[in-house]
Amino acid sequence: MSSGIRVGTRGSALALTQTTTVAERVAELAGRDYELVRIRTEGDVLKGPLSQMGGTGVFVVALREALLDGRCDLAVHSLKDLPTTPAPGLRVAAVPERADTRDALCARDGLTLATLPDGARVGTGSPRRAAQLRAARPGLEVVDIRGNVDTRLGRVAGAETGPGDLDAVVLAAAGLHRLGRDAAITEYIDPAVMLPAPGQGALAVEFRTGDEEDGLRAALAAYDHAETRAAVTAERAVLLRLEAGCSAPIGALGSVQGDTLTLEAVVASLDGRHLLRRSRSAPNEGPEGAARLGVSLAEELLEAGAARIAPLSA
Ligand SMILES: NCc1[nH]cc(CCC(=O)O)c1CC(=O)O
Repeated sequence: MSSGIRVGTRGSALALTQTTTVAERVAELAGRDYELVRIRTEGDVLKGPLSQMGGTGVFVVALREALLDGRCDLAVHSLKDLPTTPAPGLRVAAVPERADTRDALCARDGLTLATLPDGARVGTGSPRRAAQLRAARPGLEVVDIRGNVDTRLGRVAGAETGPGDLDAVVLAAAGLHRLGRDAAITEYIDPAVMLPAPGQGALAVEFRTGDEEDGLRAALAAYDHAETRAAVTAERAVLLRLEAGCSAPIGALGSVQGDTLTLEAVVASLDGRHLLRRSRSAPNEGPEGAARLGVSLAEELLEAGAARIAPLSA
């Protein structure tokens, strides 16, 4: 199998299912075999709150190194974990069609945001989710958690394995779907209540810029999904213009309807008492126009005081 495409991946169950899906499709488009190359990243090894870990890209750096030094030909990332600063020598060659963008509440006894009692303990490690949860339901107790998806689900009371010490957790619907854990979802949280992280539900396939290997380039170009690319480019441009870190309490969601790209974004105070939320639309004219839309929305947020209410560089 010397002609197999070597596809770099993290070793978590979620990363492996995502990467397998991408690898199968790219291999099919390129008419080649593939093999997975597992890479351990800093985010997989270190313990402790993710929001206090060494800045952006804890899940990404080791994968990018493996790609740059030739241990793999492609790397697959969750787009929301990919820093907005591009890596020299690499580019995102394909953004496949996106899955569900929403956050999902996984609660005991079928409870929802509306029916969880005051004082209920809800786990998340994300300042963005914590702030929007507090804004929607000031009476909830938000508990900082981390770990892989199964570890987090095990914290919910009544779970088959795990301590069950929480009333609910919030996770990305896309990850739960990919892992076949839909049954744990008790509510798909309306984006009007909780805007997802920029890039949530989307994947990114990174590739070396110098590679002139035609079959693979053409396969990746064919795999790229234009509407998803436009939406996530706009979302990520908000982060870039706000100079926001990966733990800043910022949500953004782009969507294409007909010829129009609409972008919504929120900047929140950590305590959830201030939510600055704005939306803008523009004709969908590809990635450059999408980036401009994101920048203009970010500037509107800055003018409205974004830097005063939220720790943007977190
Ligand atoms: N930060 C971890 C991470 N990165 C991507 C996903 C889920 C899949 C996705 O959003 O594409 C998750 C888990 C979660 O947020 O629940």
